Amino acid sequence: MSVDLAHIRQVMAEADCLFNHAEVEAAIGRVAAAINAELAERNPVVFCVMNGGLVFAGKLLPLLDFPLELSYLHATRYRNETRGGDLFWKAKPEISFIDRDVLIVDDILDEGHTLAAIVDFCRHEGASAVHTAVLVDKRHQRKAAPDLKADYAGLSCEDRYVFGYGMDYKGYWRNAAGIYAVKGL
Ligand SMILES: O=P(O)(O)OC[C@H]1O[C@H](OP(=O)(O)OP(=O)(O)O)[C@H](O)[C@@H]1O
Ligand SMILES: Nc1nc2[nH]cnc2c(=O)[nH]1
Repeated sequence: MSVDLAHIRQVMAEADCLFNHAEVEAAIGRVAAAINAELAERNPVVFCVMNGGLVFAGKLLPLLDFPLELSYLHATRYRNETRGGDLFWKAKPEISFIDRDVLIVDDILDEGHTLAAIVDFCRHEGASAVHTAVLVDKRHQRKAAPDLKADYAGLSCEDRYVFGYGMDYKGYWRNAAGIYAVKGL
């Protein structure tokens, strides 16, 4: 499917900036401070959830000041669309995390099906504890479970389709240096 770049540019031109660069960086700093305070002695395996978690993980990790191992996993249910479907595993973790603390790092907790499935998977595969960090938690009543929360959430955003800082609009604008909401979505 060919992409209409003029449309992609127009989406950015018309988007509402929910959090600017400085606000997102400050939020990442707060998340890092909380993780440093709580996980410094846990020797965790940190899993970046690709693709969306890439920018958050890349900004967060240098702010963590304790020993950890880094790996990635890739589970997706949006696949460049703005509505989620079934969870599809593109890459399961390769590094062993049996009897280890795991820290899952992702961009957004929306309905939470993705994070819940990843947490279940890590527990089932033998992690001793699973911690979760997201850059953004979206406010609405459609969570996969009513009490579904990340242990660490940088920002809370309104119920709109957002992009930037790793989050895409139709595969684009993961590079945007702020968090934006698509006009009309
Ligand atoms: O809380 P949920 O409603 O489950 O949605 C959150 C997930 O959706 C996005 O991933 P996506 O499937 O778009 O893949 P991507 O990371 O490659 O963009 C995002 O990165 C989260 O992993
Ligand atoms: N880019 C992006 N991905 C998502 N995955 C779940 N919700 C969202 C969202 O609002 N934006």
